[in-house]
Amino acid sequence: MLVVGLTGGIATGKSTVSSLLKARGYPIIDADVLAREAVLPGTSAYAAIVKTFGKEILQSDGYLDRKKLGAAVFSDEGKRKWLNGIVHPAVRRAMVWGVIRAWVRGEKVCIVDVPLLIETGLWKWVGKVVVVYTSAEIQLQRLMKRDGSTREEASSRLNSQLPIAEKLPYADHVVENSGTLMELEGETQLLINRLDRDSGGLTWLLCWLIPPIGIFFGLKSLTPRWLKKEKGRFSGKRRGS
Ligand SMILES: CC(C)(COP(=O)(O)OP(=O)(O)OC[C@H]1O[C@@H](n2cnc3c(N)ncnc32)[C@H](O)[C@@H]1O)[C@@H](O)C(=O)NCCC(=O)NCCS
Ligand SMILES: Nc1ncnc2c1ncn2[C@@H]1O[C@H](COP(=O)(O)OP(=O)(O)OP(=O)(O)O)[C@@H](O)[C@H]1O
Repeated sequence: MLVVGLTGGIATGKSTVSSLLKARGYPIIDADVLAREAVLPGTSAYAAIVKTFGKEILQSDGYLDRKKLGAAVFSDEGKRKWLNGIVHPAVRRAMVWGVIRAWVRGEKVCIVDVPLLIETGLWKWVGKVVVVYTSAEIQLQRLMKRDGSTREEASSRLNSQLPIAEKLPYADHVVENSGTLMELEGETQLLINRLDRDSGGLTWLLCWLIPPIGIFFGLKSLTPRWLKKEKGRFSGKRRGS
């Protein structure tokens, strides 16, 4: 099974692309959804967050006030890193189980939609990296429009990620999304054609039926990534800001 890491920057269009892929039958594992499940009431992450931020971080129904938590962590790198340390291990575990389930079902391709694929180093663990790209200015405009946020709020979220242009060197495939939604559909079709080619004829069936062959091909495709040097360290701040 080919595991494809779908990434990009905030509001570059990952969810739009993953919805188009889902409509074409591809299984999608969405890290944002897993991150929301990881902090539901009753989880250890929820308890840790309430302990650190106090009950003021809760809505009246007991769920986390995500807007408040977002405002706190996207304006403070230390708090954001702390939250990442609490939530990311749970997301990674859930993602691994999701991939295993897709493999057991005999899927040929499994898409993992992870906004922070490059920043967290998870790009080294997927067969192909797909970056959904748009210019930083369009990204900011779409983010402000979607979330109804000010330029300052949108910039603080954007600045907590590696600049989108710096994600491009990691990409095996780029989905350009600076045009219309119709053009994005065309780009997604091109991606599907490439993924069909990448997932390699009947090899996947052999890999599925005979797991040692699957492990061999898995290691063969991942080893070059493990040996690859990081393309510049991410400091958590947009360069030049
Ligand atoms: C801070 C929180 C509560 C804000 O929630 P909110 O509903 O407003 O945003 P949502 O979760 O839908 O995320 C929207 C987008 O923000 C960006 N984003 C989210 N968390 C982070 C982060 N820690 N660092 C950088 N960008 C982030 C991603 O592009 C994501 O797609 C939430 O984002 C969170 O718990 N973040 C930590 C977990 C995380 O890193 N999630 C990203 C996927 S693993
Ligand atoms: N080509 C496009 N033209 C106009 N609007 C678009 C286009 N592509 C996406 N959008 C809009 O831009 C916003 C961001 O897109 P989307 O939610 O898919 O991004 P995302 O990368 O998944 O964001 P996040 O990182 O927050 O999950 C949405 O409101 C979406 O409808």
